[in-house]
Amino acid sequence: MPQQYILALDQGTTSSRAILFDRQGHIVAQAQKEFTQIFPRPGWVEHDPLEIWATQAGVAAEATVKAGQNGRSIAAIGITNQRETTIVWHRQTGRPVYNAIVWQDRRTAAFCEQLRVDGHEELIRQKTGLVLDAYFSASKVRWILDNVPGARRQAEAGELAFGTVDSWLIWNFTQGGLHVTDVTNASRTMLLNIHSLQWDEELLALFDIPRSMLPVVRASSEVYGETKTTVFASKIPLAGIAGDQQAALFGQQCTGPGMVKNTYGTGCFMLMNIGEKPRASRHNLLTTVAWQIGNQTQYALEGSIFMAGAVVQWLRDQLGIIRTAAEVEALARQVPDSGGVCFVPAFAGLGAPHWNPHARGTLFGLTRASTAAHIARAAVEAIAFQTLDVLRAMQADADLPIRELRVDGGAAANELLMQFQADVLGARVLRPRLLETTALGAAYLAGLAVGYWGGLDELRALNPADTTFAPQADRAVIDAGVAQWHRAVRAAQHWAQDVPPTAAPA
Ligand SMILES: Nc1ncnc2c1ncn2[C@@H]1O[C@H](COP(=O)(O)OP(=O)(O)O)[C@@H](O)[C@H]1O
Ligand SMILES: O=P(O)(O)OC[C@H](O)CO
Repeated sequence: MPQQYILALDQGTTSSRAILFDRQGHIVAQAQKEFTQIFPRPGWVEHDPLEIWATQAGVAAEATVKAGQNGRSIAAIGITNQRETTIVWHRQTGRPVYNAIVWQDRRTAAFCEQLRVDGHEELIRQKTGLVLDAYFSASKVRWILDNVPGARRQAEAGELAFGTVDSWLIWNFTQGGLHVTDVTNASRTMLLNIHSLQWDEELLALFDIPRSMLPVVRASSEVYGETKTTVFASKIPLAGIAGDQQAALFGQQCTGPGMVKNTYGTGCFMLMNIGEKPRASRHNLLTTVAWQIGNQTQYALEGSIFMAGAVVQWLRDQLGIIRTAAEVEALARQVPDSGGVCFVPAFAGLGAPHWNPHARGTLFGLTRASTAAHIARAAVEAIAFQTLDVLRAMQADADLPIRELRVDGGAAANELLMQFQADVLGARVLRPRLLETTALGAAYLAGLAVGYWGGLDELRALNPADTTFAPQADRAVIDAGVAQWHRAVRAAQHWAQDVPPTAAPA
């Protein structure tokens, strides 16, 4: 049977997905399964690694069967995943020593704060491109070694393995447990030197993590190994790995410096390709590895917004003013503007570029004339305003105007949001036919490695923009709205703690 398809596995924070793509980049079949979110204490978030593996293997098989295919018709598998989430397991048994500690988990915040007080922030930023924050893997690995009985002794004896979710999946997919990761995932651990692309001895010493636990760092597009025959009867090359936001950047084909994508999901993640040099941000963005293909490495600046589509979920689940996320658009369109209502959705503090953990969600400008429609409109506008703040930081870092933003993710389906986004940015917003660019990016990386696709020129033609939103609103009106937004952001930062607004990392 000819190998007609590439299978992309997208292991996300709330669900495991598998999508089978054909040579035209069309979806042939897909399957998705949610898994358990474990909240042992306030601020702690865990996943069961075995459930991650079981759901991911399950949807891989399901998507293939739905297409009426089997493993023999799959040319390669590409893996993309929630980043930073930390798993430690026994090399001998393959059993995790503890649950996966998820990127959202804040249990190591005090430890990170202590590192800052002790003056390690600048070194970490220079070497890793990251802000000193509990978001990344290093402090989570250390927590496991310090808190799981026997773990440190076993780690020092070389008996334990650490990996982000990509490593965990590949270990389980391969006979004898291949222990690898790719540069994009490694760049989110806070242990990789993004200049040399090697694990950094000084950082390993700082976090007290034995080097023997770490996976081998590989490129994002190469054949790492092949699947054992428990999931598919035939062996399939595992040929692409990238963290989900980097995969979306590649899926959007932002392959040249200055090209930017924003993914509108639960949060928003905006990444800009900055070329082959890891330039540091001067405006509180992260510098991260975009991908490595062959010997060529590209880097990106990243701004993370914590609450985007999640605001719409809040309107649905907590306020009950809409029944589905999609209904927010019709509700918001009932009014021509927000009627002076301004919504800062800092439910979990503010991410880039403010990095203020103390800020809280705030609604300003309510009058007796305010309706659910005004609040819905202000919520949609808040997603666009937050994106503007990150984009301005990127423009300032890059020293060039951004005229085009490529968009994807569930909330990019909202036409009102996309038009308002173009108006606020004063830039064109390009939306591709297929919004599943994360999985598509993983498929591209795997397909390139096995020669399924010939090169970037071929990929560029596969998922073109099919909707362009151009700025059309009166700039003076938009500028007044932006000024009001910034007043509201300052006030939201004062609310929970009466301290000056901070630009310090959370
Ligand atoms: N039409 C819409 N308008 C605004 N937000 C939406 C719309 N449709 C979905 N969303 C939001 O998008 C998010 C889902 O997008 P998705 O890309 O699947 O996110 P994730 O991968 O983070 O789970 C949800 O938070 C949902 O509230
Ligand atoms: O799983 P997602 O889509 O919420 O993405 C999570 C990010 O990779 C976290 O850095």
